Amino acid sequence: MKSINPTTTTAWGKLQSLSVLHQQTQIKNLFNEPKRFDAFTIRLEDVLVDYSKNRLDYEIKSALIELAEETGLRAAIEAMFDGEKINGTEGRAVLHTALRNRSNKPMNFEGKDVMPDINAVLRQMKTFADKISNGTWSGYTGKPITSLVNIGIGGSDLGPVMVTEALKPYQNPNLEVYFVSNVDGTHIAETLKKVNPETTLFFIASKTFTTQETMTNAHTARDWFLEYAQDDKAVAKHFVALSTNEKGVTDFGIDPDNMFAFWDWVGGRYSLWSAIGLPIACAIGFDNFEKLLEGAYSMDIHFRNAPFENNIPVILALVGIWNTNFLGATSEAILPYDQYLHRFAAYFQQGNMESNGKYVSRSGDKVDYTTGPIIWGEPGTNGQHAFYQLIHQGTHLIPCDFIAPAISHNPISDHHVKLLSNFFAQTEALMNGKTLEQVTAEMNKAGRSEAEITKIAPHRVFEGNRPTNSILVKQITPYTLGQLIAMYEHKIFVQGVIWNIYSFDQWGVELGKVLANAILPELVNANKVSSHDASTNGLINAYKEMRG
Ligand SMILES: O=P(O)(O)OC[C@H]1O[C@@H](O)[C@@H](O)[C@@H](O)[C@@H]1O
Repeated sequence: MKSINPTTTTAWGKLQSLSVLHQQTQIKNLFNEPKRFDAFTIRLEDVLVDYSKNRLDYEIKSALIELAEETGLRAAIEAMFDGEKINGTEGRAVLHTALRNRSNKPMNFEGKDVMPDINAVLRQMKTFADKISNGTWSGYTGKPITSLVNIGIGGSDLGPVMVTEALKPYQNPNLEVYFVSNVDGTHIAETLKKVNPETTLFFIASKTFTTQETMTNAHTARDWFLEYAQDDKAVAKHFVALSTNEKGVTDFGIDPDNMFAFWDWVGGRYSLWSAIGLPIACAIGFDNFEKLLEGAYSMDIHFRNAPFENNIPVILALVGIWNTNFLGATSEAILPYDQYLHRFAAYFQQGNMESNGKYVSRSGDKVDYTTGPIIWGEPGTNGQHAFYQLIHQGTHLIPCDFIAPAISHNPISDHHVKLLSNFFAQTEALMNGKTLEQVTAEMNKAGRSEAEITKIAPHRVFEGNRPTNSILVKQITPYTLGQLIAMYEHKIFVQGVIWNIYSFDQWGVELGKVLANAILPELVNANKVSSHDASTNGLINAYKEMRG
């Protein structure tokens, strides 16, 4: 992929001038144009994306599209789908779209079609998931599996957790699913308390099969299991591996027959579509896992073919760039009005921040513009009673994505209309705000004194003009969830292309790992350390003193 500094494009200059020109623009006034809602929404099947409540108009939108063109987005999209090694610092292709290529048309990597290998693993996953679903995979004492424990971290954890939580209504009622990620012994200890070795299946999920946290937890799980089973051969019935590293898997003692492979062109944070999705397929059934893939595929087709002005991931990316680089936002909130999506923001925290949290451009220079924002969020309405205060009246501009399903999986009395009334009200309030005149009139009507009004009214004013996107989905199903995930994945990709950074490496997580490995041997004895800076030495020595 070419290295193009986005700030050198004509469009960037144009956008800068537009941002100055529009400093006073009020989103609510943009709605004087009656067609705005239709013009600034995009529908794909049962997904509707409304980006009309943003501080942008037609001119800004077309300048943003010019920016995408000038920074080579078209060629970059094709390069990704064509299996080019767009992950430049690791020399890897980025082909997670092949994992959900339901057309089965060839997709090539280094001149070879990857589909036969993908299909073979999918068949292996189906056979296995079916046995778990129908109870014919039995443990070492002949009982069916009832507990699934995924041991993995980062991309080998967050996707499977998020999706199994999001699709709980589809979960096999005979199965409990647990996720262990933290190297903190508490995580595995508390999980092992809940499961029975005779009926538990462990998925050791690690692309590299070398990750410290995962390997430590995996060994602890195996030791625990063998204490009961007392037979190494029993491991084959209770441990499977999801990995690209066959040697690592065999060395650990897992039979290669129980290994589900994937490839280094699948990035960890884009891997839930691969063998890493096996716990999902077991929990919700393989048919539903396939629907998840189909949903993602539909978004892939849309992303590859729709014109930029009507392309959901492209538009969301461009709106994000407008907010970040021209309006000064430094974070974005993802706010799902669906309790089942309670890990969605956490999932895209990794997706986004590990992909686009970079200050070095594709040509190796330090960028002089803002790149990936801080991503955070919690489900509505919980967030409303926690941090929305700052979104409404704080000093930061925080663009928000509001996500909601029209139909709930739990249509109990009036819960869902209440939930959705909040979903609609929040974006309206963030846009319209409330003026001093309105507040004063309200307080007058309520019979408050002049003195009170003077004192309190300013605190009750909302500036408004806070940008939001609303993403309304008919229902959260495996298919629509697949669409939503792929939508954000491609948004991240587009932003990385425009910001001229490498979105598919993650060197930033390495340094801490290396230093932890250096410190580990220093912690196992009582000797005072002096090899670090004064703070680190002081902390380590204080720890040793406390530990006694
Ligand atoms: O799947 P493994 O190899 O265990 O990696 C797990 C995670 O490790 C972290 O350091 C990051 O690099 C993540 O992208 C990755 O998902």
